[in-house]
Amino acid sequence: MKRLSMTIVEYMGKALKMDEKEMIIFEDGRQSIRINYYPPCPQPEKVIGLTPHSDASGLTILLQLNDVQGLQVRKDGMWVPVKPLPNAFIVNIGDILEIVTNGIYRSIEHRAIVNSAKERLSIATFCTIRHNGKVGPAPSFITEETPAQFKTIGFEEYVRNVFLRKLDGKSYLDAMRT
Ligand SMILES: O=C(O)CCC(=O)C(=O)O
Ligand SMILES: [Fe+2]
Repeated sequence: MKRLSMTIVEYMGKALKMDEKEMIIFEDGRQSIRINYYPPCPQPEKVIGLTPHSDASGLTILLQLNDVQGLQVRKDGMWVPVKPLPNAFIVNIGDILEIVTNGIYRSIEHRAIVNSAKERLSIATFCTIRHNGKVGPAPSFITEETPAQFKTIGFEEYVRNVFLRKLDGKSYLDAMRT
């Protein structure tokens, strides 16, 4: 997973002509995992599986374990279902990538709903940066026309703040704005 996420991030950085030295923060990045279990609910419209949020990670690699749909992404203000494909990962952009690229790659807001008859399982791998790195816009993306949109803080402080907050849309990213 680490190698896969690093490869994807490298290509994304190259596409933006990001300075290679600035990519070092992603090498040996911290990883965490969340296993989500959504039991069936006879009245699914009355509950929510996972409230709307963007991931605090750099990249999230998500595996939907069984063929039950539940993940939705917010596109142009609408919730769009993401169909589970067998043996396929879903790769989501998280807040760290939005911050590092100074808003060029946008993190995706998403949520999970539950099914009336079937349980659902997913595994999310969150790939972040090295523990002593800084979360902030990379100098490659700061110019006179595009000043820094986000603050720069140490990764450990960034993570501490994540755990102090509720999952609430893209509110943490907004709190990081300058
Ligand atoms: O269950 C899903 O498909 C979404 C999981 C998710 O967004 C998360 O764990 O952050
Ligand atoms: Fe998520």
